[in-house]
Amino acid sequence: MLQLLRHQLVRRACRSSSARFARVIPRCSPKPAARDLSTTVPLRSSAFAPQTQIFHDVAGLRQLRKDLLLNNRTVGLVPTMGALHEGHLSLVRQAASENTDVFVSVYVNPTQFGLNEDLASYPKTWESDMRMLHALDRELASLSHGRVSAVFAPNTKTMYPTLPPDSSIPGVGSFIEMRPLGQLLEGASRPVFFRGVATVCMKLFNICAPDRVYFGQKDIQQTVVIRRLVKDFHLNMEVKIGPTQREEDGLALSSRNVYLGLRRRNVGIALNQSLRKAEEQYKSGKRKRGDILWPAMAHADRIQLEQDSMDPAKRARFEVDYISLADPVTMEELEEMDETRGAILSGAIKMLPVESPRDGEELGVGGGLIPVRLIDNIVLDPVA
Ligand SMILES: Nc1ncnc2c1ncn2[C@@H]1O[C@H](COP(=O)(O)OP(=O)(O)OP(=O)(O)O)[C@@H](O)[C@H]1O
Ligand SMILES: CC(C)(CO)[C@@H](O)C(=O)[O-]
Ligand code: BAL
Repeated sequence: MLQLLRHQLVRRACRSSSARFARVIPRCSPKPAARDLSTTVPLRSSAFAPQTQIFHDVAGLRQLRKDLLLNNRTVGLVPTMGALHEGHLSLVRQAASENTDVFVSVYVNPTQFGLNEDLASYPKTWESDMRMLHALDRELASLSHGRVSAVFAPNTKTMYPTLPPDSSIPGVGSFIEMRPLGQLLEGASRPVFFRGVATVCMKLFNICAPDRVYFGQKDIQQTVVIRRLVKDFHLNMEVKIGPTQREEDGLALSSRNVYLGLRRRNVGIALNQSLRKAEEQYKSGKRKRGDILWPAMAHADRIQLEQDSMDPAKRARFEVDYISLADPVTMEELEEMDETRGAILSGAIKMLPVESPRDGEELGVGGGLIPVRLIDNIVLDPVA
């Protein structure tokens, strides 16, 4: 019904505004326009011409969104915190294959960082982010896919018009929360995290009005929270999840990996190895929590002990926060799996600061002093 209304709105709008938008892939206007009155929609005279417009404020982006809607084009939104890598780009590619236009938001959202977390040191790589998006946009042009039409990079005054944004647990401000979903697992260790994520995503969705939103499976609980947000607040958009992009040995790509340095990076793979051991149990027919999780716990314990007993100049110590077998919709822990429903295996470890750095050792951004939280997961698909 909504789709029908939307269609009618677009068709009505197209009839009355074809001249204005005729230079923008004019799907509903066969005649070339006499004049281009649009100030926001880029020319598409050459498919290879740079397309991406950068917005720091809401009004310009909203105008572009309106213009696109009136031209019957679709928008896929990829929310990010910048420091882009192949994981982000894979989501943009997916969005471009399913929409005519892709919006990428770049905003390090303060309300999802606890007061003692790494907000201040979160990597900021604006120039290289833009270079990557421009290069990807050129690649998309040659594939005749959708293009990266907009990068939305607001400041905090724009995102939180009633300042200041509060990251304390009592939290003064306007927030969205999912309970208990947002308090489990990542939420137990980062108590304001999902409140901040749900709140900023609601703002981004309201500003961008996307047809589809794209999130990575790497942050699996976040995808569950977003699905819940869209369902419970009747948001008119589809949630799409892209697969986790990994290094060759299985380490999930993550913006925070730049802090690891070689020593911690090589040990950090223990999390993925542990989860894969649990997955093997599921594949071999095990359905009880203990049977599935014990080899994962045992593997993580073994690597931890190995590291603890090594020379401080060589080791990379870590703490296991959790290894979980949870329901795919509620994220509540399972004692036994219902194989028709599937489950989510997930885990988090904290890589501790590097001890006794050696001369010339590659320690990563921050000189090995910043603790790094690594998360990963494997979806156990339902058995048909
Ligand atoms: N390896 C990956 N594969 C697929 N998607 C990813 C990957 N890493 C991040 N994403 C997705 O990109 C989007 C933006 O994530 P974000 O900017 O926080 O990057 P990040 O690498 O997850 O950073 P962080 O170090 O904070 O975890 C999220 O939907 C996230 O799930
Ligand atoms: C979804 C998000 C951009 C919200 O700030 C962030 O949590 C992230 O990058 O995954
Ligand atoms: N990738 C999720 C954002 C965060 O960890 O803060």
